[in-house]
Amino acid sequence: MSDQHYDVLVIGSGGGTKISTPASHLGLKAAIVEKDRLGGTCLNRGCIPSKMLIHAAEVAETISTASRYNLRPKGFEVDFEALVQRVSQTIDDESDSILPGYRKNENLHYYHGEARFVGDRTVSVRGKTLSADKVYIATGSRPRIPHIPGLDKVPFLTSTEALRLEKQPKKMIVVGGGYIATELAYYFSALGTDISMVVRSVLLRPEDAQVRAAFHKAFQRHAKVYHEATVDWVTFENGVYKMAICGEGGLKMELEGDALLIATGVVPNSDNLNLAAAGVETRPDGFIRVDDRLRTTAEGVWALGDVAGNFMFRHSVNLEGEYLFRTTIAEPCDEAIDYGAMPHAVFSSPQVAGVGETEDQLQARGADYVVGFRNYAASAMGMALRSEEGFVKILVNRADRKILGCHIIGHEASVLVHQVITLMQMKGTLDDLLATTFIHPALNEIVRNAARDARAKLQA
Ligand SMILES: Cc1cc2nc3c(=O)[nH]c(=O)nc-3n(C[C@H](O)[C@H](O)[C@H](O)COP(=O)(O)OP(=O)(O)OC[C@H]3O[C@@H](n4cnc5c(N)ncnc54)[C@H](O)[C@@H]3O)c2cc1C
Ligand SMILES: NC(=O)c1ccc[n+]([C@@H]2O[C@H](COP(=O)([O-])OP(=O)(O)OC[C@H]3O[C@@H](n4cnc5c(N)ncnc54)[C@H](O)[C@@H]3O)[C@@H](O)[C@H]2O)c1
Repeated sequence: MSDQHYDVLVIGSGGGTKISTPASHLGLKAAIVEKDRLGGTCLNRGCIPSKMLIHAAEVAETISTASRYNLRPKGFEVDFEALVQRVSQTIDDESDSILPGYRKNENLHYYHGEARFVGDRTVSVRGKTLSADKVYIATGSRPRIPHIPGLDKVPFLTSTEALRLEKQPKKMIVVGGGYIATELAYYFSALGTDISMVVRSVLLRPEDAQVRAAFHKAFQRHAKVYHEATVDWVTFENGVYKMAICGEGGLKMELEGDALLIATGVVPNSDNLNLAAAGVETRPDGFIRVDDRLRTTAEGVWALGDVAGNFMFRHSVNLEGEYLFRTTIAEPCDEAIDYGAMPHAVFSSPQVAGVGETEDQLQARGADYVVGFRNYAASAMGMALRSEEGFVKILVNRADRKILGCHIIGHEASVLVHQVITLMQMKGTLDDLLATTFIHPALNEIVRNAARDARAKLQA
């Protein structure tokens, strides 16, 4: 017997709220359980604080590079503590503003505490037993801590602590070469921290090879990067971290710093749920096993977002939440999820953004395609920006001229890629892109110019 029965129960207040709130607005009795601050990772320790801090880095980089535009600013001082306090306060205020909204909604009950399954579609939260007709698990993920000798004895940072660090480190060692490592290394470096990065393979490994190579070259201005490197051990004494690494070609080196950031991926928050009690199975890597309708192995239980591991973005969990709300609550139907053209962006410097397949993937599957390519510098706005590394690359299927992928590195790449996302979502062709009038001399002209290059190659 449960203490309270609901129509809908959601565990996790990140993307899970895409289900609980609209369900309550339909008049259903809904419950949301959250063990931490309301708003999940994106608001409290992810996308939002990181991008607020990175914007300060962008402003600093603009000032530092002003001489390229014949300007001579008289330098700047960083009030690091005030910056981090402002961002943290804004985030905390946003999170605190969620509960009063819930309190006004009589169909939505909020439970603060950790949910653990005690039976089919039944959880226990701080001694209360809650059951529901439909249960949605959206418990996210947390930083993965690699096995490095000595790491368990030193006070390292993950992204969670790094985003709240109020004293700027002088010299930081960053382990990892993915999204968090490249975004946060840029943030600290642009504000004056000296960065050493220990990267197991190469920076941004899943990107298109050409983008990856350009990023690697450009990123040298922010960090000393040791790629193909492994960590042998780490120590911390008198405020100094010492890390022994084995770099490319087996070269042994010792790094030093006053801060250590570990950014080596995430693990799913599936181990704190007692999933076995509900018949919910996980994959060998710990992510909850779901099918193409995000159904778990237990009847009436779905999983979405990071804990399901299909994609690990706020925009992807939003899509999943909206899909589940529609297909399981608002307009029940048997329809597989369509992720469409799932894009991504790395908010580092230079920015990187992409959608669809990379050229490496096309080559691996033997696709017949052409590459449309244009450097930023060869377009009007790129000239104004004096872009050295920026380019747009469009991959087009030769037979039907459909866009297979688009990969961009450079100023506002995350914005530029959107017109190609829309086109791919609408299953448009290169000709649709070429038939579009672009505002001159907006940065987007580079996308059009890459498309023209693809057309020329198709004609050749
Ligand atoms: C530093 C950083 C920067 C990022 N930047 C971006 C970005 O720019 N763009 C982007 O798209 N993505 C970004 N991400 C990724 C994005 O934040 C996540 O993919 C997204 O937030 C996942 O949402 P979710 O709903 O699956 O999980 P979460 O938002 O993590 O929500 C899960 C919630 O469940 C709670 N919970 C866990 N277990 C239980 C339990 N047993 N009982 C009750 N509650 C529980 C947790 O406390 C948490 O609040 C970033 C991530 C990080 C760490
Ligand atoms: N802009 C964005 O959308 C954004 C920004 C930040 C984070 N995120 C999300 O957050 C998640 C976590 O980010 P992340 O950067 O930690 O993960 P990631 O998967 O992007 O990168 C992990 C990095 O750690 C390295 N690594 C893994 N194990 C290692 C080990 N044992 N030793 C050394 N290096 C090791 C990998 O080679 C890789 O470079 C990502 O899945 C991403 O989707 C997204």
